[in-house]
Amino acid sequence: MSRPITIFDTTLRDGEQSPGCSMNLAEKLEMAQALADLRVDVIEAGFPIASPGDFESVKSIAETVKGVQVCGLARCNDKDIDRAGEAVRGAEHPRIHVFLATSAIHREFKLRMDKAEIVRRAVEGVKRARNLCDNIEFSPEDAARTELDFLCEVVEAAINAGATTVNIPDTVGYATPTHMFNHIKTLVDRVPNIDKAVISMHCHDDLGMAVANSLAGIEAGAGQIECTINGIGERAGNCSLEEIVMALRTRNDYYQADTRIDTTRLVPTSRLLSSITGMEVQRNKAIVGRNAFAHESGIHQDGMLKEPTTYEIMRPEDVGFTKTDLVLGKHSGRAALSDRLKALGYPVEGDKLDIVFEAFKRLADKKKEVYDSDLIALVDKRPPSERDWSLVSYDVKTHTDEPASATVTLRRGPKEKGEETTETFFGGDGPLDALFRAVEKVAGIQLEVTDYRVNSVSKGKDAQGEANIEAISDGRLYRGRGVSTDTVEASTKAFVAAVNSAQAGGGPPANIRRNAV
Ligand SMILES: CC(=O)SCCNC(=O)CCNC(=O)[C@H](O)C(C)(C)COP(=O)(O)OP(=O)(O)OC[C@H]1O[C@@H](n2cnc3c(N)ncnc32)[C@H](O)[C@@H]1OP(=O)(O)O
Ligand SMILES: CC(C)C(=O)C(=O)O
Repeated sequence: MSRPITIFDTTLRDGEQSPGCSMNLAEKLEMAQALADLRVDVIEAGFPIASPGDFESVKSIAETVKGVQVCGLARCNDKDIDRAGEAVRGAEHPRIHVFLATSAIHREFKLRMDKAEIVRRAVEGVKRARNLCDNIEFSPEDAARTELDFLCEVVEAAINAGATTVNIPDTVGYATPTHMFNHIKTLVDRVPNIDKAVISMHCHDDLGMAVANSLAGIEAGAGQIECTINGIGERAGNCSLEEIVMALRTRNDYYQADTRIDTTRLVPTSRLLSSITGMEVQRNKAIVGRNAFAHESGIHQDGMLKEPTTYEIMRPEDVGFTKTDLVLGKHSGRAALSDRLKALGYPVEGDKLDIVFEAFKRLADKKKEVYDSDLIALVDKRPPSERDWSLVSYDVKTHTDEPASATVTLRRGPKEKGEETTETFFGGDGPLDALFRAVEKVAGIQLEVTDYRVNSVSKGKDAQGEANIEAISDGRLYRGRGVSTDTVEASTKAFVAAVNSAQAGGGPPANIRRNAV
């Protein structure tokens, strides 16, 4: 018999605190729906008091994403709690998450409160939240560094005040598995009303132990795990959802605990997040990395051919990798394309299928073999809005020891109705600089590129290149992504996408990237 473990996904809150991972409203809604389809139990959609944009995203997710609990974060003060309550009110299953740090370091230097004040504020906060909603989570922030006697006192008081979940964060990723096991076991053994609440783990990965520490908490009796897709989050990140879920599923013999997650959606959800944030996972990342199921050496390949379980503890198809990667060619039709996309976790129909089909045919003319990764790159593209620019054509000239020049034609709006504009820029510092400057001339905007990366999205000499650009405009950070078999074209498309985001406005302040290049 497996004990059910609640998966509390905080990709849109703690994950978004990852430098370079801010998302706009449309992206958050898309991600929230993907998380609901993945069957997470709780989505922490944001920190409503942080900004009007955060409030709007939590509210929109609460109102539109169904079949899942939607949670908003609040500090222990009236304004934060009321704002969080207002944001999640429209949800099918709302939750408010109130936090207050309890460790000596945070009490003394950050909050400047003594122990009695902390307990009083925690109780008041939970009670206020409980008046707005029945489902209340309380987190003693930096619990892993909090004296155990005091932690027990706060947790008991929070449960008496109405907390239904008590989350035990290792805020700074300081704990080890034994440390975390002892913390949770102490709460289970010493807090008299602990059975009135679910104990939750929230582990950070500063020492690379977030997943191990979360598992140790489960062994000691925790019933909820807070985690994020691809392990994104503040600093080194949070417990990775795909890793903890597959650890519980694969080692069910040991933990006898499991989640509701549809594991076949792990890879598509991971890819969706990467495409939204521009932050790729490393190739050797457990579960979702491109090499996670690749067997290179002869002895391993021999074993795999004889019996896959010799070297594989999970089946790639169980986490959403497809068995056959080579799929379609230029003679394939809509039915095969739509069938393949559905198997990859992208049910595309109607007008959107027509758009993707047209792009697929264009790609199949250029590329002999169209892989799953090529298809995913095609559907990840968002359809242009009325005000968006798109690249129609470009011409670039470059010679050794001579400045480059480029001419671009962009169209504003949809293909049938949009107006085209052409501009030329002479004197670029290389072909891409010339192209980007020409795009700026057309769009009437200037961007400072702070990060630029190109990588291949599929296999072979004719693989598609994916370019990702981060750029600053007016003190705010914007991203753009472009895909093509030609890397110059992919880069220009990525720059045009960044221009579109910048013209839409509302990017995060550029200075939040403390380690920016
Ligand atoms: C561990 C975590 O991940 S917690 C979540 C962290 N996430 C974020 O901070 C992202 C969003 N944050 C923000 O947008 C801003 O920090 C805001 C809007 C929340 C607050 O902004 P400001 O009012 O300018 O405060 P600022 O960020 O400078 O400082 C935080 C204040 O909250 C207080 N505080 C921190 N945690 C808590 C808490 N749990 N309960 C009550 N007060 C708290 C601090 O002591 C400090 O108060 P002080 O100004 O009286 O010293
Ligand atoms: C708000 C809390 C749960 C948090 O993010 C942390 O302590 O890391």
